[in-house]
Amino acid sequence: MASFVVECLGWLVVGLFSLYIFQLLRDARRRLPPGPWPPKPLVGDLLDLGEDGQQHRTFLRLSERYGGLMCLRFGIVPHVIISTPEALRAVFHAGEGGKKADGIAGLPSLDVLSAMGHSAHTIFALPSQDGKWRALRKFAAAEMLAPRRISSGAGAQLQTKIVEALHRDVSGHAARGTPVVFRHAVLDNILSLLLSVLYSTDLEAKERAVFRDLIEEIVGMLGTANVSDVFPPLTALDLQGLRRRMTNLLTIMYRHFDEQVALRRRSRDAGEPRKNDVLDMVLDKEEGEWKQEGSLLSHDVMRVLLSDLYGAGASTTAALIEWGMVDLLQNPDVMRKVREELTSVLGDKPLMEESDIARLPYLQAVVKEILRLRMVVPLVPRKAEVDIEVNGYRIPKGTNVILNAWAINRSAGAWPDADRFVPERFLGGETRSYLGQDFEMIPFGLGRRICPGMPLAQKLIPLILGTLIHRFEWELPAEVRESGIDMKEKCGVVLSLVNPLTAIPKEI
Ligand code: HEM
Repeated sequence: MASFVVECLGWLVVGLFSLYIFQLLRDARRRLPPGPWPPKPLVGDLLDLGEDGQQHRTFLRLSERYGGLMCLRFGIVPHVIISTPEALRAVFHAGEGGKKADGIAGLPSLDVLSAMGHSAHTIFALPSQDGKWRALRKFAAAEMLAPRRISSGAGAQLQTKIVEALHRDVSGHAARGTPVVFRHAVLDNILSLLLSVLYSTDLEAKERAVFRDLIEEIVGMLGTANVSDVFPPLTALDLQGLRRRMTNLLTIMYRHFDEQVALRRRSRDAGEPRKNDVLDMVLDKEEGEWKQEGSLLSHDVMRVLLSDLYGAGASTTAALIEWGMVDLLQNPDVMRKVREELTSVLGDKPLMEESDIARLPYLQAVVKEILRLRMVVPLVPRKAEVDIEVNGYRIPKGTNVILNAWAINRSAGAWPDADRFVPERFLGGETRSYLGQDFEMIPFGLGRRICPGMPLAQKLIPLILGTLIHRFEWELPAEVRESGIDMKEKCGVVLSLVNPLTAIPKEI
């Protein structure tokens, strides 16, 4: 028996060694961008990634040695990391004859997303040539999150509702003298907004807290390094149990969607008035024209899309507002200037509205600076969908690519005092924006996969910040005043503070 085990171990070592030699020979011929060489057997550069949750900083440090376009190996999987605006521009101009083209519009397949068959339908896994991905994007961008849906009629009322609800929440804390946990307050209100847009419904406060925890856990799991992704031969074993856990979480999420659909079908069958929300639109399409097109938006596809939108929309916006409040609390002069502008423009008006945003240039500059400095999706994952020749290197089709957007937005060559919070840089002549045309600032990404939630976020961020500042003064809890805000950050899919920011409001 013992000799059998020894023989098996021997074959395993020989197998792994052959794999390593094969990898070395293959990679040496591929002209991949520079990086540590030779890679360590099996682990590649995994051991050099340093402290967990700090990958964005580690990648920046490594890029100072290997360049804005470098190749790291996580386990046996090569990843090309883009860390500077120049490298990003070069990759986006690597089309035939230097033409602009997004050759990295794919997404790597993460094993956790395969739970419950999610990856077969999710916008976060489908390749950009896939008809289903195009249909989902079109539906999300042109129907669900289109400016006409979120800025006029019912959409405008919803924004008023979120401002009122947030104001009510914070007023309650002000009356009780209790601290607001910004991340939770914003997440809860955005969830309410999304639930209203999608199903014309809301959750009880207790249920909402459960939902919020669910989303935070899902987003956390998406950012957890998974052995299955870096050693694909081990995928079936699900060694960390992440796929199993994700299955449980998605089951709860899907059940919620199924209940909403069942309720709505009953009310439609009973001839009750239409609500004309996203769910009515989905059911119309399911029953009508889309079914004839091969039922692209089937029940299964829609529940994946709606779950994706909660996660993508709520956690990012909540993290961004939390970072924004950190910057404003640490820069009392900027906070004062924003409040003065709000007071002079809004006068006695109790609450801010979307139409006020255009009359608040300083608030707009503050929002741009928060978006630049606080890249809440720090490492944007992509995959090469074609072979790309760039700067004398090659990114072969199928290679995983990571845009270190956190580092790109803070590039010293593009922004003076790049690590400092200076909203004034966006007043005056600065024309670069976050809309995806400028390679120096990509808070919502760029190219074919640019964030479809950008039009909604563009309105929500100034509205929420304006509401928090116009009617309230903020004081840090005594213990935080002494020690300063704990700036420890954790880099997952979303970059957030390890310890949530809290502050005590005083109604003005
Ligand atoms: C502060 C707010 C937000 C930020 C900073 C943000 C940022 C991003 C970024 C960087 C990407 C990757 C883009 C790329 O690959 O080029 C993305 C993708 C995405 N975002 Fe957002 N986002 C925000 C809010 C939202 C909202 C409100 C929604 C929807 C309700 C949303 C839905 C999505 C979806 C569905 C994708 C995937 C698109 C695809 O792969 O085709 N996001 N977002």
